[in-house]
Amino acid sequence: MTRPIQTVALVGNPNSGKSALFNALTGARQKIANYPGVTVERKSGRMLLPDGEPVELIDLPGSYSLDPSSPDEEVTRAVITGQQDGQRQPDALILVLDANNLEQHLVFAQEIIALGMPVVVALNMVDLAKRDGLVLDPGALGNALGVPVVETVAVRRRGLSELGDVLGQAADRQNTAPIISDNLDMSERRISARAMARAAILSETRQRRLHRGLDSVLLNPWAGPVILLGLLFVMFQAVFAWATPFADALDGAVVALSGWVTATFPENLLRDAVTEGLLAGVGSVVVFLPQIVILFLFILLMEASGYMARAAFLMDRMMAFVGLSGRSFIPLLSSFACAIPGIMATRSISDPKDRLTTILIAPLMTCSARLPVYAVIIAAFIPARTVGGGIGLQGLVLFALYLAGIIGAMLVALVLRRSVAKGGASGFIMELPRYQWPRLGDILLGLWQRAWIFLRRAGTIIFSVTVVLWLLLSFPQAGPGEDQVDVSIAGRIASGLAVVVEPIGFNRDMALALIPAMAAREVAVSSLATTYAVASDDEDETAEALGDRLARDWTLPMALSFLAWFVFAPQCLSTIAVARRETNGWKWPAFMLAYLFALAYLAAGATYWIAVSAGL
Ligand SMILES: Nc1nc2c(ncn2[C@@H]2O[C@H](COP(=O)(O)OP(=O)(O)OP(=O)(O)O)[C@@H](O)[C@H]2O)c(=O)[nH]1
Ligand SMILES: [Mg+2]
Repeated sequence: MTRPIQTVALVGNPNSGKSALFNALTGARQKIANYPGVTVERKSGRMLLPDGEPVELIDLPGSYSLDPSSPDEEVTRAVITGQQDGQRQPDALILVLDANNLEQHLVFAQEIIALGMPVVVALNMVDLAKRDGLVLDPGALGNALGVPVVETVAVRRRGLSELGDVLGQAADRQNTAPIISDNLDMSERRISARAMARAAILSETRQRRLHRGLDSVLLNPWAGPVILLGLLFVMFQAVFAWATPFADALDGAVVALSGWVTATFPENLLRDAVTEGLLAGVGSVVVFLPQIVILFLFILLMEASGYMARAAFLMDRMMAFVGLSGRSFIPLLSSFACAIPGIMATRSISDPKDRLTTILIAPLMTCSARLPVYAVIIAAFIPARTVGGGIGLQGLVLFALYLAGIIGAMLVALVLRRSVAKGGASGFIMELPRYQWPRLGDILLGLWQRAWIFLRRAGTIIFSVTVVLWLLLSFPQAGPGEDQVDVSIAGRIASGLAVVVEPIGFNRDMALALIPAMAAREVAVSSLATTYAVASDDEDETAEALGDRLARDWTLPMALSFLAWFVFAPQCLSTIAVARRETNGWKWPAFMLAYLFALAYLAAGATYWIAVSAGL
């Protein structure tokens, strides 16, 4: 017994063109846009079959599977299975597939066809496929799926009458069993989707093949993460290997300038302010410009080429493991430049607990302001030699420091998601952008912007904090036989603080660097440089490069402990202020400060004592 078709629903992955087809078939004006998730509720309209019979057509939100992970997917499932209150189950389905993403869309398609309802496939966007040199065989696809396949171009109203024809005949197939089995699991469906897509694709251009091949390697669950890790590894090697000649040259220039100022101008307070505050202090930070530029060169290249979105895709699983969604990836990634834009970017996370967790761990991502601190200590204490066949030891240590921050963040997230921000992971699927060659102009512009941000910070906040510190270090002036730093205001404050940080291996000079570093991370470097310049007895020592001075005065365990501190210690005050604004109160920023200080203290202490007992 066949009954006439009265209700038909449009189903398919997001962004496949369902609403565009709905509009074309019914004359409605549903919103369509080129991103997934435009339609979020059921909409119905009237269309006419070729024999003049009217049917009700339902436009549904896009879905990736019948196992819904969001409220809009829930709607789709309820309508298709006839569980929606007061609504009939549709008699037939129009399954809309994007011809350009066949393999991806065939996964959900199999689930729909296996339901056993009459299905007609609209192979949509064939215009774009043709433009990109993709030749498809709708007949082969129809055979593989066991349902009729019609090529359509929804936005040009092409293929609509053929679609109407096969829909009119769909009633005859109401009782035929589907040829697709309904007891496949997700990965089995993926495998057969790939086989079906291969069989339906007659030819494609070299470029499309190349891009697909790239994805199958870069997104491979085993090879993908290894390649990502390798890429990051190369990046940190380059930060040292490529930057060293430039950094040395800048360093030499600052030392020469300082020598010239000392030789040219009479000894007075202003000259000291210039040599000890401006040149030794701010200069010690500016020399890290090459490192910053190289770091961002890599980041910009990964973003522009389309790789960064794939990295997010790879990270999704790891994020899910600690109870975060892949949506946190972009905010966390932005935090590598600076936690402030990172915390602001969490606004795109809908789940409040998810968002809170992301805000709380954002400061553990190594912001670019910490790079000068890491770099100065590494350059002074880690020999510039290679280990294990050509791997630069300095780059390796830098890589480890970044990794320590990431692992720390994941562990903290794991704890938070089980305690104060309880909740489960939510699903995340994102459309991957196409690969492309980065444009040189864009990259240069991006580098210039990052360099300018860095230099502006050096000229404003780092400069002012260093000058204030220099004043506090220079007054009151020491009498004969007294040490200038000992008698200075800053020195006295630092001596008080040193009692607290002595157990983790810090000396007074290191303690002194911690307070101004709360204004901006880089100030840790400039304040050390200024402290040593003020403390030095003669002019040669004032102009001495900071690294040489550190290597002379600190032990290796002290240096490692200092590094560990900066991996975990709370970031600058502006970060705390932004966290307050975004969480509407002091409660969470206070929590953030407390847990980060505790973590930093423990990590630095553990590092120090392990290093000491290992005899380093
Ligand atoms: N070139 C071309 N573009 C199309 C075609 N069909 C749809 N589009 C475009 O594809 C985009 C997505 O179309 P929608 O109709 O919003 O897709 P949807 O399946 O309803 O998406 P969701 O509501 O998010 O599930 C829009 O920008 C359309 O203009 C087509 O056949 N050819
Ligand atoms: Mg839609």
